[in-house]
Amino acid sequence: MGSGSSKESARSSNSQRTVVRPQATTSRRGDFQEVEVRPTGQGQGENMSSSRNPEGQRDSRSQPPEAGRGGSNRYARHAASPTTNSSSLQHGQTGAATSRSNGRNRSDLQEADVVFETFVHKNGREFICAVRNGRRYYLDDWHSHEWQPFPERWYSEGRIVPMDDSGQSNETNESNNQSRSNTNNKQEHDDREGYLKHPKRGRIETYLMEERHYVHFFFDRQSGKWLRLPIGWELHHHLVRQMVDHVEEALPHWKDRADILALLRACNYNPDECIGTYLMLEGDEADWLKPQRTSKEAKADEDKDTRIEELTEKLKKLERELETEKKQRAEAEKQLSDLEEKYGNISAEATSAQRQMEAMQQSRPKTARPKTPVAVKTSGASIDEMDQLNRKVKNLHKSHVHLKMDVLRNIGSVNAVIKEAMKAAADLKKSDIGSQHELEEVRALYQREALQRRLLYNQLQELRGNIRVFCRPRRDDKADNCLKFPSDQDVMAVNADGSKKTFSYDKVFTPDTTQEQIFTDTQPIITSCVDGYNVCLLAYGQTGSGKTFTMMGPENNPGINIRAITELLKVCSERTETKKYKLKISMVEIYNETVQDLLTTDARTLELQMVGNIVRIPNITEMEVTAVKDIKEIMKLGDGNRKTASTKMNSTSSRSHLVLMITVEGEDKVTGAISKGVLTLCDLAGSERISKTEASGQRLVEAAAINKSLSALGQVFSALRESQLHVPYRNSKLTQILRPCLGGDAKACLFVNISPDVRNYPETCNTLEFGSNARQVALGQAKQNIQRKPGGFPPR
Ligand SMILES: Nc1ncnc2c1ncn2[C@@H]1O[C@H](COP(=O)(O)OP(=O)(O)OP(=O)(O)O)[C@@H](O)[C@H]1O
Repeated sequence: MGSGSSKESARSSNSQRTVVRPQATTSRRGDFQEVEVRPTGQGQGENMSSSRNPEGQRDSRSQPPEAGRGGSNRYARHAASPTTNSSSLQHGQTGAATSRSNGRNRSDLQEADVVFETFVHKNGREFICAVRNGRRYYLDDWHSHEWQPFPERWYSEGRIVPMDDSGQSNETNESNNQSRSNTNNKQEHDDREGYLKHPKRGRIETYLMEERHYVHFFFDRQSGKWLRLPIGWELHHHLVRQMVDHVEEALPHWKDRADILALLRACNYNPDECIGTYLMLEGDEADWLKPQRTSKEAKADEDKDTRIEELTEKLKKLERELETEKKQRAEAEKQLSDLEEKYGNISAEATSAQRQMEAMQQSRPKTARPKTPVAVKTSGASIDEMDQLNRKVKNLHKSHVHLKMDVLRNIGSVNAVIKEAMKAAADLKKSDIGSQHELEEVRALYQREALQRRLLYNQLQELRGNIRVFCRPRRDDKADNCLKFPSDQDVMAVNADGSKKTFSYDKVFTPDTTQEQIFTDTQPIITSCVDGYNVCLLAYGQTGSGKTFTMMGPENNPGINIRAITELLKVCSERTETKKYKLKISMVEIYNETVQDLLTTDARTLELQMVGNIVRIPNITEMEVTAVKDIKEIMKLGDGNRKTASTKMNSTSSRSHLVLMITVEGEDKVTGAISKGVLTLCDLAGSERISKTEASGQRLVEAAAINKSLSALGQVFSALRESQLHVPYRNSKLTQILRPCLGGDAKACLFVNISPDVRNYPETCNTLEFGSNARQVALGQAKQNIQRKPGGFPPR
C-alpha cells in the first residue's frame, strides 16, 4: 500500500468524479441527441460561446498528456477510463456566463468547448453533465457508458452544480475551501481520497489507508529473489488452506476459495475478521463484493432463478390443492357424521319395529290359522283385525328389510368416505415436509446469528487484550499500609522512606473488593471456555498475599475456583437445547518439579509428554461434574490428598503450585461439531525470594524449584512479549502444563496478589514488576478448538 501504483490508481479513481474532456474527433458526434437546456440556477441556460480547444485535437487515449498540467492532466485520466465517449463533445460550446459564475480564468474559457457540471439526484447519485450548444447531456456511467440527453424530469428531481477549474463541483469546493482555510491554505488535495458508486448505497467515500499487513512471499530459486505468492499457489499452503477451510465452514454458501483468500488477505489473515466482514456486508452487498460473474455463471444463476420460480409455483399449486383437500375432508367428515346419525336413527327404528313385531307374534294365537277364514266372531280380535295386524306385520317386515339394505349400502359409502379422509390425511403429512424445510432455514438463520454474536463478543475480548493482569491487594487492618490507589488501573507502593513506585494494570482492586466483584470481572473470560477457548487464571504473589483466598477462598465465601465451575455448569445447562456438554475436572500439585495427581489416593506421580505443541498427561484422573455438589466433593478430595502429600513430603501449600484443570467438551446437536475448551486455574507457590544464606536442606531445594518454575514463567512471558521464535516452555513442569493456555491461541488472566504491609515493600514491588512485564505480553489471537464431525454440518 502506498506505492506509486496504488497512489496512481487512487488518483485515477478520484479523478473519475470530475473529469471529462473533449477529445479530438468528430466521428462520435452522432452520440448526442440535441436537447434544449433549461435554466437551473447558477449560469445555466445562458448563451454558450464557442471556441475550439487546441488540446482537443490529440487523442488522449493513445497519448496521455503529462502529469501536472492542471486541467489537461485530469482529462487524460478520464480518457483512459472505459466510460469515455466524450470525444463527441469536442466541438461543443461554453457558456461565458456559466464560466464566469464558476470563477474560471477568462483565457481558459475561450479554450473550453463544453461546460461541465455535476447533477446531484435526490436519491444521492451523482452524474457528470456537460452543456454544449445550449444542450445538456449526462454521462451514463452506470449502464450504457455513453453520453445521454439530460432527462426533462430530472430538473425537478435534483440539482445541478457547476464545476470549477479543478473539476470539482462548486458546492464541494465551498466546503473544502472552508476546511482548507481552517488548516492550511497551501495544503494540496489529498489524492488518497476517492469514492465509488454502489448500486444501493449510492456514493461511498473511500480513503486509501496505509496499513501494516502480512504479505506471503516465496523464495524463487531461479531468480534468487523472494516473490509474492500468487493466490493459486497460496491456496495450497497448509496454514492458508486451514484458514480458508475455517471461513468456508462458517459460511458454507460462499464457495469461491480464491475470493475467500482475497478477503482473508485484506483482513490480514484473520479468519474471524474475514467472516465478520462478510456477515456485516451480507446480502446484496456481499454479492457486490464478489468479482463479476462469467456468462456461464450468470446462465446458471438464471436457470436457478427459473427453477426457484417453478418450484414456488408448484408449491403454491400444492398449497391450493391442500386447501381443496382440506375442504373435501371437512365435507366428508360432515357427511360421515350425518350418515352415522342417520344410521343411528334407522337402527333405533329397526329395533323398535323388531320389538313391535315380536310383541305382535306373541299376541297371535298359538294354533295354526284356518286356511279358509271362518266368519266366526271370536270373543277376542275379529278376523279383519287379525288380517290388518298381519298386513301391518308384513309391512313392518318389509320396511325392516329395506332398512337393513339401506344401512348396508350406507356403510359402503361411509367406508369410501373414511378411505378418502385417510388419503387426505396422508397428503397433509406430505405437505408437512415443506414446513420442515422452512424450519431448517430458520435454524440456519439462527446458527448464523449465534455465530455473529459470539464473534463480536470474542472480538471485544481480543480488543481488550487476551492477557489481562489484575492487581488484588490483601486486606490487612493491622499492618502499616504502603499502598495507594490513584485510579482503578493504577497502584502506588510507598516505602517507609517516602520513595514510591506506580504500576498500571487492566484493573486494580482495593482491599475492600469482594469475592463476587472479583469473579464478575473474570466471568466473561471464564465462560468463553464453553465456546472452545483455552483459558487460564493464575494467582501470583508472595506467601500470605491472598492467592489461595482469591482462587479457592473460604467455604462460606468461595473464590474463583468454585464460582467458575458453578458458572460453567450454569452456562452449559442454559445451552442444552443446542449442545450437549461434559465437564471434567483434574487437579495436580507441582512440588519440587514433580507433578502429583490429587484426585487419587495412591499419591500418583505423573509424567508429562510433549508432542509438538501439545502437552499430554497420561494416567491423570479426570472426574466428571454434573452438579454443584460434585464440585465441593472433588475439592475436598483434592485438598485432603494435598495435605497428606505435603505431610509426607514435609512441604507446605505455599511451597507448591496447585493446578486445577476443567475440560469443557461440547457437541453441537445440530452440526455435530465438537468444541473443547480447558479452563486452568492455578494457585502459584509464594514468589518471595529466599536468600540462599537463610535456606538450607529441603528449604533450599524447594526454593530452587520454585525459583526455577517462576523464573521459567517469567521467561515465557518475556519471550511472548518480544515475539521470540523460541518460547522456553520446557524449562519447568509448570510452564509445560500451562503451555496450552499461554500459547498464541488462549486467553489468560493473571492476578497479582500483594500485601499492603510496608515491611513487605520490596517483595510487593517485585510482584508488581512481574505483573507489569506480563501485561505487555501479546498472546496473539485466541482460537476456538472446534472439530467438525465427519459428514456433519459446519460448526456454529
Ligand atoms: N482480600 C482478603 N480479604 C480478607 N482476608 C484475606 C484476603 N486475602 C487474604 N486474606 C487472608 O489472609 C490470609 C493469607 O491468605 P492466603 O492463604 O490466601 O495467602 P496465600 O498467598 O495463598 O499464601 P500461601 O502462599 O501461603 O498459600 C488468609 O487467612 C486469608 O483468609
